[in-house]
Amino acid sequence: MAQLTQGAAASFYSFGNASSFTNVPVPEVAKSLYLSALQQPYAAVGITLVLAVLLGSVLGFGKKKLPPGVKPLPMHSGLPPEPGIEAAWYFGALHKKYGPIYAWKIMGITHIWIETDEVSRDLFVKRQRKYCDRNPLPASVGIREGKEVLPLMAYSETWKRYKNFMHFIMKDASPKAFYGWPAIENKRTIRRLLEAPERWSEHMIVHCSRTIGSIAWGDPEHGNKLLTIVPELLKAVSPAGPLINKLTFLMHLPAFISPWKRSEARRKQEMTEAFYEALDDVKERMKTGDVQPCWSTLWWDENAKGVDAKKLDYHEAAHAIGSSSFVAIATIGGPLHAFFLAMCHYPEWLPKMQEEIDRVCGDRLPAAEDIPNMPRLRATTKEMLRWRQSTPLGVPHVTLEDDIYNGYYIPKGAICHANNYLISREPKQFPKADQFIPERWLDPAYPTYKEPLTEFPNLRGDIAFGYGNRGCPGTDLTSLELFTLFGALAAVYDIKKPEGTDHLPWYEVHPYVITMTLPFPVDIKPRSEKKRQWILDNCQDAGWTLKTKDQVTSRWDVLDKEKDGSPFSWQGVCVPYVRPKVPRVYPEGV
Ligand code: HEM
Repeated sequence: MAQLTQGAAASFYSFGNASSFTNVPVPEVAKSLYLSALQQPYAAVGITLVLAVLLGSVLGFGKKKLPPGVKPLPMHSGLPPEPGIEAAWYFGALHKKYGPIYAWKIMGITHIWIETDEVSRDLFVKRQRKYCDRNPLPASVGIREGKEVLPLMAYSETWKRYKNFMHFIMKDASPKAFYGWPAIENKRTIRRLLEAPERWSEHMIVHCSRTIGSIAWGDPEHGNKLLTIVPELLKAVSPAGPLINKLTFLMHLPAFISPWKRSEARRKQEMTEAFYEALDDVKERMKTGDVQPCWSTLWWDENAKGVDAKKLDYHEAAHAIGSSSFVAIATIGGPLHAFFLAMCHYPEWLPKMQEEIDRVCGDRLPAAEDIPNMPRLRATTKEMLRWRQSTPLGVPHVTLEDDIYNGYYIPKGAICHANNYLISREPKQFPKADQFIPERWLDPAYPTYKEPLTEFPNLRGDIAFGYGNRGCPGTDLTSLELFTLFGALAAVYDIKKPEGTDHLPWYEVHPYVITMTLPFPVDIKPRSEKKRQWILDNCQDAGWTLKTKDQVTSRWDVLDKEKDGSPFSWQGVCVPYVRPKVPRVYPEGV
């Protein structure tokens, strides 16, 4: 995720017993696929080889003898749990039995689970050169070796050049408040909320896509391309996605009988066309002088300073910009959705934010220059990322060579997961970790308090963004986008649980690897008649993105009503929360 980067977290299911997943009659599916595939000679040879390798690894052929004094990690054996946040809870609970680091070997692949920030830093930061590869993804076969998706790329010279380019364009944009685009989109978003408050979840997603579309290509309409591409990719890299993510041996089927390979090829083609079109459009607008500042101009501009920009060819630049942009929707969408949940559960916090906003900003919306003067607003963003992580399982780091840590053997090729959910709840660091308490960053009574409050809290080095050389380059953008949009929302709206509601969701997120609170009914009203008028006077252009059927002119236009006429759910990613008939029981500490 980002964390489509997180997508890689999917991989820990990859070698599991699929029967542990609901609605999947695995043995029958597997048997019939195997039998029909056997009628194809190449497939028969391929599948037989794969099964032989799997059998060998299950029976333990090729086990390595450890050097003297080196011991194997505590080893868990068991089937994969449900995907999504449940997996973070399941693997998290096992640390009580095994300690801060343990292994789980399934079908020949070693997964390593890490419980603490300290161990994560020891491995992913201090030994980052050994721990910086990514793993293959069954439904997105080839994505690791490809040149298209930066967050999921193998460690390579190409990855290094892409990452340098990413740092270069971020460094240009960050001091310029991302060319002013978040501020423009904040106004449009609060106007849309005034007109259709019940569609708040859609407004948050659309906000993220328009903002990053503008930053990347100087036009919010390009965000539509990302809205179209992301859901399919997010599902493809999630265990809860296509069947092949559970029956991973199917990734060895040849393309002509693999529906997944065909659909991956189509998805890749569509993504490439989107990124080429957007980059070409910037070039055309540059010719006529009709272009706003954005990342793409940095690459096209012959005179732009920063040699790194020129190290990428056209295909590479299109994908470095595109694939770094699409992660900004689901990841930032996570804390934006959690904001509405927190305001309903903790109604005492909003007036405190509003007091600070009124005092510092008066009648205008919070802006980048207010950051040092608004610790409560910064604490809100910091705590939101901790309370409901966008990527609860982080993004796996794969080892490039064998290693020994505290006397334990860690093999080359192990898929290492820092459990971000758990790390964000380390009891000594975060008392009452299950609660949303922004004061923990502002009150010296809490261990997380740090001075000066003009600087702390901030998101630099926050564990939400991962570790080491694979760490997220999107921290500054996330920080500015959340600070200013949370600020804009609190400046003009009262946001609370609807009158008469006796139930709210607590930890309900969709099952994909970048998680997001499911939308639920929220009462959103202007704080006063004066505020309502202020929105009408100052936020006139709502910039609606979704189109009705007769407005559609491009293949990227996103329909206001999805195919079956139902409201926007972002292709099933933002499906509304439904109250369960039997109250849900959460594990301890959730
Ligand atoms: C709430 C917001 C975000 C969160 C929680 C987040 C989290 C993460 C995490 C956990 C990783 C993996 C780090 C690791 O492997 O240790 C990552 C990688 C990445 N993120 Fe973010 N991210 C966010 C926003 C963004 C934004 C706004 C962008 C760009 C516009 C971005 C671009 C990337 C890229 C390109 C990578 C891949 C880095 C690599 O593989 O070397 N992220 N992010």
